[in-house]
Amino acid sequence: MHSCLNYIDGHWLAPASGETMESRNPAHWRELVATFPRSGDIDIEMAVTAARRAYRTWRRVPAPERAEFLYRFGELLRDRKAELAYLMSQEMGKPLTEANGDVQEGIDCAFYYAGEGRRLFGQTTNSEMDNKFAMTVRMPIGVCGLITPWNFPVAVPCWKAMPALVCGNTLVLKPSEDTPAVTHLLFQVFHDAGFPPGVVNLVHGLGEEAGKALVEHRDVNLISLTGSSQTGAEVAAICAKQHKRVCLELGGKNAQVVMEDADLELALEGALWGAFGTSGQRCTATSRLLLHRDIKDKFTEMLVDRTQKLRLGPGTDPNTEIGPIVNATQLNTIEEYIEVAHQEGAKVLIGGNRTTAGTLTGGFFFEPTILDGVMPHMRVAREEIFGPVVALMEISSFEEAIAILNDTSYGLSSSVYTRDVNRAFQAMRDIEAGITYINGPTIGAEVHLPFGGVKQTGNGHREAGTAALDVFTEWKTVYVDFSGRLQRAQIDNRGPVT
Ligand SMILES: NC(=O)C1=CN([C@@H]2O[C@H](COP(=O)(O)OP(=O)(O)OC[C@H]3O[C@@H](n4cnc5c(N)ncnc54)[C@H](OP(=O)(O)O)[C@@H]3O)[C@@H](O)[C@H]2O)C=CC1
Ligand SMILES: O=C(O)CCC(=O)C(=O)O
Repeated sequence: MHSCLNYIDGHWLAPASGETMESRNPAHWRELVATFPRSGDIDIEMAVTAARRAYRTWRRVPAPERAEFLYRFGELLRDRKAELAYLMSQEMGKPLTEANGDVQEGIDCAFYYAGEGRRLFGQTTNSEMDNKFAMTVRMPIGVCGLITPWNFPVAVPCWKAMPALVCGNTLVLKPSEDTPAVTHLLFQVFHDAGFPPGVVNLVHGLGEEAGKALVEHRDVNLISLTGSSQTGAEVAAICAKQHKRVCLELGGKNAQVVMEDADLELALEGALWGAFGTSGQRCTATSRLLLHRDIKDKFTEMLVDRTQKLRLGPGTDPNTEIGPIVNATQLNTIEEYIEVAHQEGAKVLIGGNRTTAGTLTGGFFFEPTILDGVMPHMRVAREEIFGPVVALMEISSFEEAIAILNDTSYGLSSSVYTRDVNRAFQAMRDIEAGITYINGPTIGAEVHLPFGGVKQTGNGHREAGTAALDVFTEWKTVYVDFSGRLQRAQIDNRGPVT
């Protein structure tokens, strides 16, 4: 059992309230994994004050030197990969292979953004005037509040923290209440990497308490949140009142299209892991499968057959393919959506129930579920379920597939399986989503490319890749006049050199 603490100004601290909460194993609910602080305004105040103080010096540390901390962090994370992955499986349920992948994303992210320490390119351009240089430089934003979910408890904090730090910001992280132990261990790695006190701070607690206090704090310059649409809307409203920069990543209703000319075996593997990997608890999960009528029956049969062979179990069991659902609330939500599907007239081809069979007793397990006869207007075709549930929809043409795929308020990930190169490029052009895969599943983002979506998936920002640098920096335009006189065009604002 782990006793988690806040990490503020380089010290491990209990919360001001003295209250703690519990984190339990979703595969064996009786098993206590950790206790963690129930923090509030006072803890957030301390963390933000420490981050503000540290910012004064951290912003002046040369970026290549800041990068050295990230390299060290990446190396230490690699050393502790197995330990972190096991704890992740235990605390939020994802199978070990996936948990290892989650930690690996954090490592990749650390090395990738460490490299940025020697780039962080600005621009130089010509001035309108003689004897004058013009350039742009990236400046840090200040104190960043990072609010993260439970489904990628190492990768997502690293996606946010690594670019924030290399750009010269300091940070306060409020992790999900479902993954405090993993986050505590992640911050031990930050501590061991030797970041100066106050540069990285961790405050555990509830979203409505510690999370809200962080968002509302006047000395926090930026909020980056990954979570639900509802939380995103609440957070954005508070930030708007304070003119605070906010970067939101809020999920999706992602579709995979399988055309009649597709390699069906390949499309099957994509659909299976896109829909049921991480028990469907990914913002990029495949929740709609748009199947061409010529292959629908055959593909459905193949999918049902493969789905019923999936091995459910605790994430920590190396034989497990599908782990538990993260918590009871999430399990209830999934169950409610199955009820909605029944009411709307969809047909459950396989799954549709909680399961406690055999070793699954005492855990939050839900059977991988395939819904057929789903129509575009149904709630199960429109709302994010965040569980192992996929809706099958029939399409008659490529144009119809794109129209249905786009008929959603979200726009994160998308996928098309076809052998027709023209259709592939058409898909790339016409799909309204931040990410499009051709002949690959809707999951599997890489850290050096932008991640995020259009419409209600976010608010126009991207994580990962060089795009994240635009979130965590402001542009400063610098003019250097070495003419030694006031040039006329400067005051006339008329441009050409006189
Ligand atoms: N885009 C994605 O990857 C994710 C999407 N989701 C979607 O959200 C649904 C619910 O999951 P859930 O974990 O409850 O998601 P939330 O949006 O509630 O949680 C995400 C993070 O925000 C925090 N939070 C919650 N409310 C506030 C608030 N008012 N102010 C500041 N921070 C807040 C949470 O804290 P706390 O830990 O206390 O809840 C958590 O750290 C899922 O079913 C799924 O649809 C969820 C996770 C990831
Ligand atoms: O699978 C992916 O592409 C990344 C998913 C992810 O980061 C998420 O669901 O939050």
